[in-house]
Amino acid sequence: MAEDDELRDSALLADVFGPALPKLQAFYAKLEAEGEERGLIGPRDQNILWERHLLNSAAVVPFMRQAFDHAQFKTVADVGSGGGFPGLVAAAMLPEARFTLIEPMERRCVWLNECIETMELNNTVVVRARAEEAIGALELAHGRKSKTPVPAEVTESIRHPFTVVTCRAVAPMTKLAAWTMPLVATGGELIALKGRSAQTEIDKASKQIAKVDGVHPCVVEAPVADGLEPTHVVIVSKRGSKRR
Ligand SMILES: C[S@@+](CC[C@H](N)C(=O)[O-])C[C@H]1O[C@@H](n2cnc3c(N)ncnc32)[C@H](O)[C@@H]1O
Repeated sequence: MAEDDELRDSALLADVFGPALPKLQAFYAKLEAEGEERGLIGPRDQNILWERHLLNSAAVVPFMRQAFDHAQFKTVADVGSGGGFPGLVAAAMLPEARFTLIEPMERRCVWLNECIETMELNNTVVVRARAEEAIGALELAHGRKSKTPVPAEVTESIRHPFTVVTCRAVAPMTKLAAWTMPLVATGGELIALKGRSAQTEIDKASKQIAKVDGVHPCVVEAPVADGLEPTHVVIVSKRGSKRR
């Protein structure tokens, strides 16, 4: 049980999540009850769920708000959403935006759909797909050939690129660049949660980032909450977007 989670009754939660807190408390309760058994969180995560998963995910939200400032559409894709991080957390905090959670594993998609219902989110859909298939769907939508075969459900669900693509713990930047940047609209951004190795990762991936029209890659320290260790976010703009 997560009765040891020292943030459970903390005022920090209301500070960070604001009006989204009840939805996130419902998500937390489901994660606490079922997350480990369903293979979505590790046994050692159980008493640090708020910090490691929910607050950590919330760190992308201010960067998403900034990206929406100069965008026509407030759309976000979370690639490799898994248990819903950061996608479900950000979706609860940004009800004005539309979220697409892209996740290939069937049982994780079932979980994500259950969470959407539990959290009463009406701005979020789940698409069962690999990033490569989602990219293929966009290529088809633009009248180009897709290198990857694309299931019909994916073609129907993904027709437009996204203002923001986000992800956490999916792949190193050398691979992630090709899995995410083609999904980002011109004028949009990849906003990826990364660990301390973020700068090394973008340095290593400079060629891969440039190849998919990524420009101005940078690492930004992202506050989590007062008194908690900040995290890191990699931001890559899509060629044609405003210079940061
Ligand atoms: C380590 S989990 C991270 C899940 C979640 N983002 C988090 O931070 O807790 C990686 C996730 O990426 C998904 N994944 C793996 N390959 C993928 C691909 N090619 N396209 C999209 N998602 C992928 C996996 O199914 C898994 O759910």
